[in-house]
Amino acid sequence: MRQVTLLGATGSIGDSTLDVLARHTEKYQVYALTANQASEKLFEQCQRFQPKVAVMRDRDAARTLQIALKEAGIKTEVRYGDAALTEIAADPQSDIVVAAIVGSAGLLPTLAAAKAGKRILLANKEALVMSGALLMQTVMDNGAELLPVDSEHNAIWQCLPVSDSQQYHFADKGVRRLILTASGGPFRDWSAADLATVTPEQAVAHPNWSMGQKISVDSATMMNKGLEVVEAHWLFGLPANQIEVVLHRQSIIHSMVDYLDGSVLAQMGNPDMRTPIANTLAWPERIDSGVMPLDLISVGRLDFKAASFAQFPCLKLAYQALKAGGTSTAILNAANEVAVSAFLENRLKFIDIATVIEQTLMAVSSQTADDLEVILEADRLARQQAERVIC
Ligand SMILES: NC(=O)C1=CN([C@@H]2O[C@H](COP(=O)(O)OP(=O)(O)OC[C@H]3O[C@@H](n4cnc5c(N)ncnc54)[C@H](OP(=O)(O)O)[C@@H]3O)[C@@H](O)[C@H]2O)C=CC1
Ligand SMILES: CC(=O)[C@@H](O)[C@H](O)COP(=O)(O)O
Ligand SMILES: [Mn+2]
Repeated sequence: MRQVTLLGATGSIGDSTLDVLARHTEKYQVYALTANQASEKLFEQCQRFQPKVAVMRDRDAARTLQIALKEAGIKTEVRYGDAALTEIAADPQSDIVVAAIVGSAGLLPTLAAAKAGKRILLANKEALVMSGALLMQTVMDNGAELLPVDSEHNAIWQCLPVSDSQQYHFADKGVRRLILTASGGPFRDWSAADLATVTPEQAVAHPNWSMGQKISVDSATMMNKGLEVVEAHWLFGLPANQIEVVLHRQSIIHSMVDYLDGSVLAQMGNPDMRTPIANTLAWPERIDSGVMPLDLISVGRLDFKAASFAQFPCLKLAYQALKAGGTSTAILNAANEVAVSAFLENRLKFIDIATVIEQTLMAVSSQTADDLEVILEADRLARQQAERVIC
């Protein structure tokens, strides 16, 4: 029985992961569940999955959860705080850690899981964007496995000649380029004039995927694809000029690998995160995910279109940051997180998200990024600067 710790259990990836785990109770046991402050939802999950430990980042939420569990006679031990999140990620009693906290808050727990040599199912792309070199080195030094849950990276991983789960360099494996598909988000057909009045509600309404708020806004600006270009660089060891993005509105092809001999391998499926979650959970085996078989006849057609930097300036900024190297991508990530929060709180216009990120990148200087303290300082300075730009 493999013991699973699910970081970010109350989110969209958390829900999908628990759905897959519930289908395979003979193989997997939930060891720990974590959340930020959604105590009610975590309580329901504890009731159903009876984990040994539940961790809430928020102290009051942890107290509420503890009382509810006691009243219900559930023996789950409750812990709280950032240190407890990092500790549970490294707990020797778990084998698999699902990294599904959103944003930079996922970095330290993911690094801790890597240090502890876990199988990490990585959804938290921001951890790699902030600290790609450090995280990959930590994974390799400690015999951890970093398996991509992000649908594009999981697709690429399935199309690469992977013979063990600790391969992260494909530059010399006959690969010409990686082709990441992008839906283009809810505004892919909107005019520049219409974008000026976009509301948070419109921005989080993704046409193909049901996801958390932050990643949904990232999809709408296509910063999500930009973060994914950086993520692909670190996961697969290819430079920016061998990682391309193509618009594919149906989200049926999740990404492709173009080989030197002209073969292009694609992974397809219904847009449902239970597929990559089941794939990484069971790798190298295959298990049922609950996802319906793909009905190509009803899909009917697959469209492709070039992704324009003019239409999606955030994508351009991400490529620039990757090429600049060092802490540039940590600065990009922090500025994006601040700008997206401000947009969701109606403090910033949708079209100004890219401007905030660009101005932050210009103002905060990039440093060599092989040290955690340097990365965290870049993150702090970038947040400060981005808030200044917004005010
Ligand atoms: N959703 C998807 O389909 C996909 C998501 N991803 C990536 O997976 C990650 C999670 O995304 P998603 O599930 O959509 O996000 P959600 O917003 O739905 O869920 C986020 C989870 O993280 C927890 N959380 C938030 N802030 C903190 C914090 N400061 N400390 C600890 N826990 C925190 C939340 O707890 P609480 O509920 O208490 O706030 C919740 O459990 C992101 O990095 C995203 O980019 C990648 C590919 C697809
Ligand atoms: C499901 C997933 O992996 C998301 O990252 C998804 O890719 C978002 O879709 P787009 O960013 O292509 O709109
Ligand atoms: Mn993705």
